[in-house]
Amino acid sequence: MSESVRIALLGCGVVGGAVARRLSEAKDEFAARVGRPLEIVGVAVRDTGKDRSETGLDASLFTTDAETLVTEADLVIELMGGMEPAKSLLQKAIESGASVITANKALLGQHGAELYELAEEHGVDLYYEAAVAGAIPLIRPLRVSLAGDSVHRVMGIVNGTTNFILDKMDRTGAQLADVLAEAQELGYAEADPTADVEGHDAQAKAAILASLAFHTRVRTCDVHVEGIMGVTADDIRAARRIGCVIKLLAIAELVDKGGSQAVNVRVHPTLIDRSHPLASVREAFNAVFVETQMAGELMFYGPGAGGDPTASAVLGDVVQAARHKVTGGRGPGELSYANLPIEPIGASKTAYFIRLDVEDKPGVLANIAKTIGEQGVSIESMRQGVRRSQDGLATLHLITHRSSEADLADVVERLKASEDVREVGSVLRVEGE
Ligand SMILES: NC(=O)C1=CN([C@@H]2O[C@H](COP(=O)(O)OP(=O)(O)OC[C@H]3O[C@@H](n4cnc5c(N)ncnc54)[C@H](O)[C@@H]3O)[C@@H](O)[C@H]2O)C=CC1
Ligand SMILES: N[C@@H](CC=O)C(=O)O
Ligand code: NA
Repeated sequence: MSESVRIALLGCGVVGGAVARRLSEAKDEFAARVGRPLEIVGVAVRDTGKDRSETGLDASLFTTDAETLVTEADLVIELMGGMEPAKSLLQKAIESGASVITANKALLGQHGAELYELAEEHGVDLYYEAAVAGAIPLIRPLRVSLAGDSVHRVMGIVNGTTNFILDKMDRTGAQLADVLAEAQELGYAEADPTADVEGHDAQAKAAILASLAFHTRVRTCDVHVEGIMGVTADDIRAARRIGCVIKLLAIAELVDKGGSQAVNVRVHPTLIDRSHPLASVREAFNAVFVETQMAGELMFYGPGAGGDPTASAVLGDVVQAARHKVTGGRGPGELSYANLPIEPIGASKTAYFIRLDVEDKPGVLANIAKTIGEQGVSIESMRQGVRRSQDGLATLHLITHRSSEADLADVVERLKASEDVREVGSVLRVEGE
């Protein structure tokens, strides 16, 4: 290998720009930490004519020829996002002997196993700390620090954009669409922000976390997902009235199936009590609880999105992979030996919050309780919200005990068919009760 560690950067947007800037600003520190200088040999962009002087890099380094660039580097950092050409470029880089660093959870959630296999075959590193929970060290703790323990649950907020939106809606009563524009301006959202609000970004992250936690290949399509598009200002107000807040949670847990184990993994808007530590996670911050057999409960908290925070995680991986290039050694490969089945969502059990508009007349509460009870679902609490004398309706807020998704779906159908019920306003899962 040459005197320096040669680095190719693919993409120079929010995160790529921050990585480029830091690599050029802190050259001496990186050289001291790695033992050799880190040299950017090229940055693949779509348009070389754009002014990128703020990165501190010479304009001659920018190229549209990513294909050639990835064959000329010891380390390739992929920050373009999307499936293609990101996947082919990473494959080509690995086949050329480069270690690769990516923040691309969408790609990893779908094709992580293929990339791991190729990296193994070519003896190079595949690092992706920035792909889940931005700056927060979470991948490395799961891959390395907790390698002697057994994880049984991972639960948390892993999408900054939706947390920013839900938090703003909760604090100001704003509409989802208005707050989304702000999250985009701040550089939190994906290039296509529907990936955030429809939960697909968190879905891919949940797949990555579940794979690492349970040594099982979990792909994005294995993760049940519900986004926040259906969460209304009314839902947020109703949650507030009962002392709760709505968060988009990613939950991956081991479940006992009568002697054998399965993985349950899902992403959905969730009601949590305001006293729960996740309730106080504001703006684009992320927080993840990891529950293990020996360490007990660990909480990881910090900035989950944004240029500089995400670049911090990318650069941690860059230094680690560069050290391996200089002194030898490799990071951990994929471990999927447990190969557990994925539990279908219909079997997963949670408590539910149901908001209903009902006829405001005697006997209705008893009828509703009976309708729900007949389905084998029991009620934890039921309280009347607003009574509206003008249309003879009252709003009811119900919380059920844990029940299966399938039973709850039947309850909702029966409530909709009941002559006492005018509308089933919202049905949200409840955690941390
Ligand atoms: N923005 C954030 O807070 C975080 C982003 N990520 C991930 O980091 C990656 C990059 O995200 P951002 O920097 O936010 O996106 P971005 O959209 O700001 O930057 C991507 C850049 O790559 C360029 N690009 C796309 N395709 C290209 C191609 N074929 N050739 C050359 N350049 C190409 C685009 O022109 C753009 O400048 C994505 O995978 C994203 O999911 C991960 C964690 C946090
Ligand atoms: N769009 C993502 C960026 C980080 O992964 C988010 O909002 O969390
Ligand atoms: Na991280």
